[in-house]
Amino acid sequence: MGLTYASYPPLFRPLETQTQDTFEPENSAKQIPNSSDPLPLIDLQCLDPEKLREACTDWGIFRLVNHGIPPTLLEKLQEHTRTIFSIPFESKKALFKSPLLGYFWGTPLLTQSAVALSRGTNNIDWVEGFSVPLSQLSELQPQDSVIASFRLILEEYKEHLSRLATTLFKAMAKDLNLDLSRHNTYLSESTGFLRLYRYPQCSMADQNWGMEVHTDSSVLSILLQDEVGGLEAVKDNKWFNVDPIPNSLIVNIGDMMQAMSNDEYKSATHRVNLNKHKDRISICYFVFPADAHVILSSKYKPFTYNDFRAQVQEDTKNLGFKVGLDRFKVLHD
Ligand SMILES: O=C(O)CCC(=O)C(=O)O
Ligand SMILES: [Fe+2]
Repeated sequence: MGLTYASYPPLFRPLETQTQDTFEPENSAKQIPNSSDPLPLIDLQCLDPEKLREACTDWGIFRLVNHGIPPTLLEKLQEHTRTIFSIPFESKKALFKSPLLGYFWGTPLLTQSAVALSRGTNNIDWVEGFSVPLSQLSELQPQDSVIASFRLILEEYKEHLSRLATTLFKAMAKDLNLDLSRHNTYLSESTGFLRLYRYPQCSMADQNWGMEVHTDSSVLSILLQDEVGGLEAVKDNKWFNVDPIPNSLIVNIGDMMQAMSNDEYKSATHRVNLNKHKDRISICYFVFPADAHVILSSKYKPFTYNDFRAQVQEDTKNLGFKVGLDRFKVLHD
């Protein structure tokens, strides 16, 4: 086998008895969408409020172009991310022990816990990743030169992400008549964090998910994906592929934004499919309301993001999945 799998978490390495060509499940439970990508396109340089509104209300997910991030920075970021993931598994675990750069594999919500893994290999998310809280980047004093240069790239990327999230949020808040003087509490840049993912190639791609169906808990999520593809989203109860297009970003409306908009905007339902022959890299930014910000909505009881997160953690522990906004819904009779 020409490829070395030493950098994969052991669970994701191919079984000795199984070669990539012989395993073909007869009945694939998965319905893979094959539609071409119909995603709305939002041009940040000439932001059209009507188009943005339609993208947020009808889709909850859109493609962002003319975002002002230099293509060279996006390339460097992806290249470094690939380099970091290619470090042998044991060294990678050792290198990223710091709580600032939490390394995980399997279901991200449950991190490395045995609970996630004991569900069996068919049920875990086929992904490894790092979480990077962006407000603490400067505290990271890496001894390792790979991480030192990575930090510099992240510092630069972070500035762009703050700009994009703020610009988009202000346009959305205007559309929704939210009090713009409070926009820093609706969306607090200091809460922003990155998840860097690698979805290892998977010979049983038909039976596993890179990430199972979910909505993001954020206000907004901004995704950079490589050329492999695999992200899928729902519109009108139908799945479609979110095709990789160089130099574009994908923006998701998250649960917090849906609540703030009284359900006018949709938190996008999405998932990640796997590739049999290629690893996939994605770099996802999530941003939340300020800790003390109480979300007041006609559809939900007042709650803070901390209340929401605690409920998600409890449900995930007890039920094995996130219930999400339904937990906070005002029930009308
Ligand atoms: O990897 C991706 O493209 C999406 C990841 C994702 O949906 C998430 O982290 O919430
Ligand atoms: Fe997501």
